[in-house]
Order: sequence, then C-alpha cells, then structure tokens
Amino acid sequence: MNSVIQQAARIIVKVGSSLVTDEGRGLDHGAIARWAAQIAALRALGKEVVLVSSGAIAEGMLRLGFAARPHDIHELQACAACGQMGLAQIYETSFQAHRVKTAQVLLTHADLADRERYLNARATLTTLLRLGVVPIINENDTVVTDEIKFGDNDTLGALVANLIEADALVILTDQRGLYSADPRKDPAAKLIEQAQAGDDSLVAMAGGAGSSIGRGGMLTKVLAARRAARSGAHTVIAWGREPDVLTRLAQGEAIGTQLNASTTRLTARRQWMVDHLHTAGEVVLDAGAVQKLTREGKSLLPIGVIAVKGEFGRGQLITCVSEAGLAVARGLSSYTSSEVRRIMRHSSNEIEAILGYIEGPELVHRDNLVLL
Ligand SMILES: Nc1ncnc2c1ncn2[C@@H]1O[C@H](COP(=O)(O)OP(=O)(O)O)[C@@H](O)[C@H]1O
Ligand SMILES: N[C@@H](CCC(=O)OP(=O)(O)O)C(=O)O
Repeated sequence: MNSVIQQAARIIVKVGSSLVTDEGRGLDHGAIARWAAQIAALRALGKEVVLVSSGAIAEGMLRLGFAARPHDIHELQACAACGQMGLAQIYETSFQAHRVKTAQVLLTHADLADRERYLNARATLTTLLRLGVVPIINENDTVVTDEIKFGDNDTLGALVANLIEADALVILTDQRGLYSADPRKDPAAKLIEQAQAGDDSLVAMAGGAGSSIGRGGMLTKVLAARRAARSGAHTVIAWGREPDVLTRLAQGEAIGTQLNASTTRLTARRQWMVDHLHTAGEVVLDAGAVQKLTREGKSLLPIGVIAVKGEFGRGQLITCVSEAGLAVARGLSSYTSSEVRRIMRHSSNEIEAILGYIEGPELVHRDNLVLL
C-alpha cells in the first residue's frame, strides 16, 4: 500500500511522447481515452489534476510525412505546431465523454523565468482548476529554440509541480518504472520500488537519453523528481499502459517507482521564505494583528496593517513588522504594495468595493506565512 497519490489533492500527470503516439505510429486514441476516464474519476474524488502531454512533434512528423525526426529546427517547430492540433483535439473529445472541460496551456522557459508571467501562469492554472477544468500543458515549441527549451516534458512537469505547488507528480512512460539499469539493455535490471528523490545513486541507474521518440529518457525523470521534491511534491514513475494505473494509485496501491520528497509542501515553502535574504517590502501591523499571527496562527488581513514600506508585487515576499519595528513574520502578499496602501485598515469585505476586484480576503494567507 502507498498513500502518496491517495492523499494528494493536486496532481500533475505527465504522459510521454512514446506512449501518446504509440511509439510514433499515431495518436493512441484508446490509451488517451483510458487516461481521460481515469483523470475524470480522480476529479470526481475531489482531486485537481493537470496533464502535461508530449507527442506534438511525433504526431506532427506523421501528419507531415517525416519518416525520421527532422534536424532543421523550423521543420521540428512546424511538426510541433501541426501535431499540437491533433493533441488538443483528441484530449478535448476524450474528456468531453466524461463531461470534463479541458484547456490548452503552452509554456516556454521564458514564461516561468519572468516573475510577472510566472505569477500569471500560476494564477491562470489555479483558476482553471478551481473552475473544474483539466489544463493540458505542453511546451510552446513553435517559438523556442534550443538554448531556451525545456526540451523534455519531464522537466516541464516538475516546473509545473513547483509552479502550482502540487502534492505529487506522476510520470507515465513506456517502462514499469525506474530500474537499476536500462531494461532495454540489461534484462537482469530490477525495478526500484521506493527511493528518496534526490538520491545521487539514482542518476547513475538512469543512464543516458531515452527512446528514439521521447527526448528525456529516465535521467530527466529522476532529475524531475528531484526538482519536484523542492516544493514538497512526491513523484511516481509508472507504466502508462498499466490498467487503471491512475485510479489504482489513488486507491493507495503501490505501482512503479515512488521517489519521495523529504519535506512537506508547506515546510518547503516556509523554508524558502526563511532562506531568502531580502524581502521586497514591509507591512507594519497593529498590536491586534501581531497577536493574531503569533499567538493564534491566523492569516494577515488588511485591517491589521497600518503602514506599507517599499514597492512589491502580487506574490512577492514581504516582512511583517510590529509598530516597534520588530520583524514578526514573512509571507507572500496577495496584493501589490499600492493595493495594500488602499485597502489597509479596511475590513476584508470592503476590498472589492475599494479595488473593483478581490484576490481573496487575506493579505497574506496563513499557508503563505512563516513566523520569525
Ligand atoms: N534505469 C532505467 N530504468 C528504466 N528505463 C530506463 C533506464 N535507463 C534508461 N531508460 C530508458 O528510458 C526510456 C524512457 O524514456 P523516454 O523514451 O524519454 O520516455 P517518455 O517519452 O515517456 O519520456 C525507456 O524506454 C528506457 O529505455
Ligand atoms: N514538446 C514536445 C515534447 C518533448 C518530448 O518528447 O518529451 P518527453 O516525452 O518527455 O521525452 C512534443 O510535444 O513533441
């Protein structure tokens, strides 16, 4: 038994190129329909699921008549653009059968490196999840060249897990999990059932690149697990054709390889906040707010703020200080400094009237707060 996926509320599922396109033979309608049915079942259990799907280039190659992966970057991009249409179409149809809405989200490295775009991507994805939609993510291959590519979708899956602080990343591939050596080359290789994500010995097992269809191989999966663990997400690597793999994982069955994160999601976020040397700005709290935060473990509401120092954006790290100037907490602000200047000293039910919109009743939610 294994409870990681059973307990996870927010899960990223990544399906690799070789699976989605049946080793490059064309989009595997049957397999995609089965994953859609399982993801719909997970949603019915109250879980939020984001799908990261590869396969655009492989499908585009087939549609455009390339027998081998083209070397010309623009031909590859043309394949991706053409194949992505097929992916979007098949996912929409497959999820529609379960009355689940889908959304296409194409991301590049630059989107996650730029703070504003990062926050926008995060807000859009969490909004889609709140609205009951399954976002389907791929790299925006049409606009990126080699130096700025994620390249493989294992890395993209891990970055999305970090972005929206998922509890788990499930990587579905063409092997039953991570083996002690590449099973295509070593028939005696053994399945690793559990390990710590970030364990260096896994890198040696994972070897080099993957199949001719996929990009990453096992190495990028092991590295993705390490990256996902930084925000507290556990990773499971499993065979995508294992019957009911996702729903069985959600029932607590141990399938494939589980790579555990050593910190919890909340601890990882709090550690990140403590480790930061600088914060973007400060809010000064009245005595009542200091009491709520430090003694009662409550969120910070705008009514408890009496002054704002510095300029900060939505989602940025700020310091909460007492009137005497003592730093009492750090947290991620849900509002910009100029918004806080307008809503401070006001009750949360006035926020919408003052700003014309509301991000939430809290200025800093307790999950985004660490006491000093
Ligand atoms: N230690 C290992 N355990 C399992 N598979 C491995 C290992 N080392 C290398 N591989 C190779 O990685 C491949 C999976 O990677 P890849 O083809 O990129 O799949 P995907 O398209 O799902 O990302 C497997 O088919 C296997 O040949
Ligand atoms: N964005 C690319 C995916 C790259 C890729 O093949 O990734 P992977 O399946 O992780 O080896 C595509 O859709 O073709």
